[in-house]
Amino acid sequence: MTPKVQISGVRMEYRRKSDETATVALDGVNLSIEAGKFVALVGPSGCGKTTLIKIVDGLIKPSSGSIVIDGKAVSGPGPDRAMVFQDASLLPWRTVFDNVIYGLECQGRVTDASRQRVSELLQLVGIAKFARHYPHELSGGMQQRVNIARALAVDPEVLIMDEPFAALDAQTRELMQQELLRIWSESNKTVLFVTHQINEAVYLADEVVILGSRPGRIKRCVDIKLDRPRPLSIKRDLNFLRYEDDIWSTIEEEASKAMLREEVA
Ligand SMILES: Nc1ncnc2c1ncn2[C@@H]1O[C@H](COP(=O)(O)OP(=O)(O)OP(=O)(O)O)[C@@H](O)[C@H]1O
Repeated sequence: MTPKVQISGVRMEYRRKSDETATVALDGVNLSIEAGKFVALVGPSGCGKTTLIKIVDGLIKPSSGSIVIDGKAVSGPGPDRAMVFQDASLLPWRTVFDNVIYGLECQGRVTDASRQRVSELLQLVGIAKFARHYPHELSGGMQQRVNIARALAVDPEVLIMDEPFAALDAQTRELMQQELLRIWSESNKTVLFVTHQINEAVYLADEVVILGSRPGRIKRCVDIKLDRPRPLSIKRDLNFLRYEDDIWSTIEEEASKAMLREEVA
């Protein structure tokens, strides 16, 4: 089967003009993601997670290698992808509805049908009652729901999420994880999700991809064979905890290697 997303030989070198030094953030990254899969990306701080998803989104170009989506090479951002960042970054002067429809406005795609679709999305993310509210009238969790609806409104094939729940309190974060799985199962998108929390990665994903320390390379891919739908109580199951421990030991090893390198340097 042709993968939805094919990442091949990606290398990313950040060059500083001031002193001519370079940081190799990623090197030799290869990954195939099947359509409809939920893939979580984890790894020690600075291993290149954000760099990799920005490359997939087309926000930055890799120094070498390629991203192919549905057989087409990525050369910049496109309507087949949408990104959700940690901060909701909603437009404060627009209502919830107007924030969600904004991407479609930018693409000149506002029609009666798309307005209807935005209303349905607000239902899907559980925020329909607040359609006429402004962002400052919403809690952090509600703002992030709007942000997810905004990303889904352009009907992307691939949803890319960079620590979308990191700024939320623990309880809201767990509820949002559960909501995201519900939305994902109803919308059938391919998801690439960056997180620092192993627990979050195991709970959400079909596959957890562990990036090793700088330069970031894929260290391991772990298939999460837990039944769906997944209630939050699954986080206390022995199998869940085994996945968490296993992934943590790989990340710990990678993080220690990175610290040693920094001490020697
Ligand atoms: N614009 C940039 N210019 C120069 N170096 C950069 C730039 N962006 C990232 N880097 C470097 O590339 C490496 C990878 O950064 P990146 O933000 O992708 O890692 P990360 O795994 O997402 O980190 P974290 O988990 O801490 O968010 C780091 O060493 C970082 O300092």
